[in-house]
Parts: sequence; structure tokens; C-alpha cells
Amino acid sequence: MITHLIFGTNSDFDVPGADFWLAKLLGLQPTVKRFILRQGACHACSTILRIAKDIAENNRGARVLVICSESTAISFHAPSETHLVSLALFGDGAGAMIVGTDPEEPSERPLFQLVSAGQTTLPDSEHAIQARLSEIGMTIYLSPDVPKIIANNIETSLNESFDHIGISDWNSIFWVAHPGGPAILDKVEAKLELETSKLSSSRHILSEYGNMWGASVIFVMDEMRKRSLKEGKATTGEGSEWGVLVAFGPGITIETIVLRSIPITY
Ligand SMILES: CC(C)(COP(=O)(O)OP(=O)(O)OC[C@H]1O[C@@H](n2cnc3c(N)ncnc32)[C@H](O)[C@@H]1OP(=O)(O)O)[C@@H](O)C(=O)NCCC(=O)NCCSC(=O)CC(=O)O
Repeated sequence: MITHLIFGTNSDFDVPGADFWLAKLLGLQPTVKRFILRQGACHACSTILRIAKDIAENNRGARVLVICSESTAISFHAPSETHLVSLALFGDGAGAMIVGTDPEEPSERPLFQLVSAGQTTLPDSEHAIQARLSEIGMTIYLSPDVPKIIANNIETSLNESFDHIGISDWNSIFWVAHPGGPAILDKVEAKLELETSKLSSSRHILSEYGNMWGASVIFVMDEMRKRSLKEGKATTGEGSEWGVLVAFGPGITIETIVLRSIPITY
């Protein structure tokens, strides 16, 4: 039974909010504990997964329904030179996951384990990603430096997340990377000397759906576990045991979640 609902969106400003309407639509218990994260930007999903993990670990039996839903029409308006990139890059999407502990198998079949979660704010980079809400909707400014800033700082975040596990070979893990834009994936791949297969789920989602803000990483995770099954891999993480979910947004903020895959036995 769903005990908690956390809804992440950049596109809802109403009250009652999208969390209320979804709970009503799904017929969830009136006692379900709801929370809505608005304007959590592109790292909204990793933020709410981090919160969902804490809730699940501190409330025995909790089942947290995590949703990210984005309707980027709010940022669609006549193109200008400053905002053209975001208009071209963003797309709509929604995804959901359930987070809990001690799965009751076989009715509950886990897909990934959330091992630990971290967040880093990069100094002096607040200018690089900015969004403002005004009478024409949301205008989004992206600096051409965003890919470089992220690529130059990502290894520090990875080291902070994986030091305690003793992993520093980034090709030994599977990657659920927020598909912020092709240049970001290219620069991260080059900086960390990743094999081209490592970001292929992210690239596929970006090419099919665009950058769906917070919802993107849910699509990437889903793509990864489906691909792993189809290709006969031993785990939901393309055969690797350890992996990372990495997302970023204004700040610039980098969020990482250390993931552990689940053996595929079905
Ligand atoms: C925009 C692109 C898809 C374009 O790719 P291309 O391969 O076509 O071309 P390119 O990278 O060589 O760039 C072509 C020309 O566009 C310019 N250019 C690139 N990025 C620009 C930007 N943000 N604003 C203005 N101009 C830009 C380049 O300087 C170059 O100019 P010239 O031709 O004069 O040399 C890519 O650069 C990209 O992926 N950029 C990163 C997008 C990004 O910031 N995503 C984060 C979204 S925010 C997010 O995900 C989090 C959040 O919102 O919370």
C-alpha cells in the first residue's frame, strides 16, 4: 500500500497541487502523506529519490510513490537568441517509481537499490542555468559553458560518492545520467574517458524524447533495465553491480545516487 507520495514538477503552480490531484485520481488512501517539490529543476528526481530513501528507511513498511512530471509548454514561447537552446532541447514526460525497504517478494520485485545519495553545489556557477517566471511563461537561460562546468567538476562528486566503496574506475559502473544535452554527455564522456556504451541509455532517451527535466532519469533507468533484460545481462545494470544516477541543475547543483543493480533471475 502506498503510504507516501512525493511529486516533483516544474510545471504546476496550482493549489491544491498535482500531488493532490494524482492521489485523488489513483484513489490513494486519504491518509497518504503527500509532498510536492516545485521548481526542483532538472535534478528534481534525484532530490526526491534522496528524500524517499530517507522516508523509507525511517518508517517501517513505507512505500513511497515517487513521480516526476514535466510539461515544458510553460517555457514555450517565441524564440529569442538568449532562449533558443532551451526551446529546442526540452520535451514533456512523466515517470514514476516506488521506493521502499524489505520487499515482499514475489509481489514486489525490486529493480535497483538506492545505496547512498549526495548533493554538491559548484562554487560561482549560479549564472550558468537560470529560469524566471513572468507573464510570458518561464524563460530559461543556459550558458554555453554548462557542459564544460559539469565535466570539470563531475569527478569530484563521483569521488565523494564512491570513496567509501573503493570504486574509482568509472567504466566499471553503469550510468544513469541526466540527458541534459548532447554536449554535456560528450564532455562528461571525454573527461572521464568513458566507453561509448556507458551513456548510450541517456543518449537514446535524449534522442527519443528530449530533455524532460526531472523525469528524464526515470526514463533512463527504465531503458537500462529493459535493455539489460533484452540483452541477457546478469543484472538490471547492464551486468555491472554498482552504478550511478547523476543529475544536475541550477546552482550549478550536481546530485549523485549510488545505485546497486539487482540480479536478473526471471
Ligand atoms: C545546444 C547544443 C545541443 C548544440 O549542439 P551542436 O552540436 O548542434 O552545436 P555546438 O555545441 O557546437 O554549438 C553550436 C553553436 O551554438 C553555440 N551554443 C552552444 N550552446 C549554447 C547556449 N547554451 N547558448 C547560446 N549559444 C550556444 C555554440 O557556441 C556554437 O556557436 P558558434 O557556431 O558561434 O561557434 C549543445 O551545445 C548542448 O548540448 N549544449 C548543452 C545544453 C545545456 O546547457 N543543457 C542543460 C539543460 S539544463 C538542465 O538539464 C538542468 C536544469 O534545467 O535544471
